[in-house]
Amino acid sequence: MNTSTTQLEPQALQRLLLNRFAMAQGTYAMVLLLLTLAIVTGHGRVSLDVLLLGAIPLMLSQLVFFLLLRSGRNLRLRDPGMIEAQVLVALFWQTVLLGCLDDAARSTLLAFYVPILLFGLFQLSPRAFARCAAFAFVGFVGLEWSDASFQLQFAAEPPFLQLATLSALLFWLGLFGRHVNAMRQRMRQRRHALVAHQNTLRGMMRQLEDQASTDELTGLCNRRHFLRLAEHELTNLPAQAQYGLALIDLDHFKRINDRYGHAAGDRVLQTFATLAQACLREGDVLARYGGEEFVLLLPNVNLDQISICCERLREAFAAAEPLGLSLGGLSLSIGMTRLQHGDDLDHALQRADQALYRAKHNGRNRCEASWEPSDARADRRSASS
Ligand SMILES: Nc1nc2c(ncn2[C@@H]2O[C@H](COP(=O)(O)OP(=O)(O)OP(=O)(O)O)[C@@H](O)[C@H]2O)c(=O)[nH]1
Repeated sequence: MNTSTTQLEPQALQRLLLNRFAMAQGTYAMVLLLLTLAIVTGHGRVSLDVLLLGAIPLMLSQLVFFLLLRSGRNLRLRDPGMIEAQVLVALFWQTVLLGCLDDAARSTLLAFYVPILLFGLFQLSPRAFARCAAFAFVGFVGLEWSDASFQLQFAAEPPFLQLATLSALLFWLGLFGRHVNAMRQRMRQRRHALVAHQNTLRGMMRQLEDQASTDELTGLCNRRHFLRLAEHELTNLPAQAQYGLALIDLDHFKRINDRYGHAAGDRVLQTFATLAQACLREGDVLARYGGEEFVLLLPNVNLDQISICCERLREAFAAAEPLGLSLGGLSLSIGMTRLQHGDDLDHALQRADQALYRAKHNGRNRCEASWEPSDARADRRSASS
């Protein structure tokens, strides 16, 4: 079966098959017209009435194909295009119709074996094509033989030239078909190689994107990615919606590094990232903002929920015991604010930073909030006094 057609969606495939069927009907119409012309010009061995009568079973055979295509029953077949069947039926009618002509017209219309076989050349397997070519040849020999047997054709010579021409045509078509098939095979291999290449590149791109947006140590998204994401969320924030924004800073982190070493500090950062993610909902975004500072975006929350969530993080970290380390007294400070429609991200981050500063100033291990711009202004005033 032809793989290029079977890869299509059923609807697209049916459209293609119906178009192809319409093309075949055009070819039938052309042959019938030429036949009429041959009969009218005195090359027929039957009258026009017989030809018209003979066209009825021909049309009925095409109706069967049409109904199969229209009803979609062809899709249940191994070859939904019914190409081999259509080619064999067309070859049969071509031979029958040639039987209605005298020698001269027959030689001319012999050429119509070519478009019929070409119809299958690009779609059929080499074996199926060889079957069709053999059917055409045997059919034509049978026609000539029955003519000779029933002495309908009073040719002085057996139709060597016609048979030789037909053999040459079929042989050439066979060779051409093999060539086309080999080319298609090569193109298919190249396409597969290209697709494989494309997939590798896509994978690498994804990896690069991940690397560019992820913090290597904690696996959280990094500052750049967070800011892009938060900016996007803020731009699309509906008028009534409210997001929570929090800056989280681990307390006295320098001491941990100094006392237990940088590797221990790293492990504490990783521990925080893991436990914080376990405390958050699916849509919440936690990112490493830099050093021992993290940033949190909480979609669709009220002020109480922001506070509760941040308290939960604070308590969870206070109870944490990073694997293999007995540090004791881990704590963090959090500055919270909210994001509303029309807010500016930089201003919101400044508010959260002011609140964080207050949390540090008031003794650490606590959550403080600057919900409104006025809170942040008050924070700045008290910081400078
Ligand atoms: N282990 C480790 N340490 C880091 C990393 N990034 C930054 N640090 C350290 O984090 C420490 C931050 O120290 P400070 O800014 O003084 O803050 P702090 O000691 O936590 O004090 P407060 O924030 O005021 O409580 C510095 O010693 C940095 O070297 C990291 O990736 N791994």
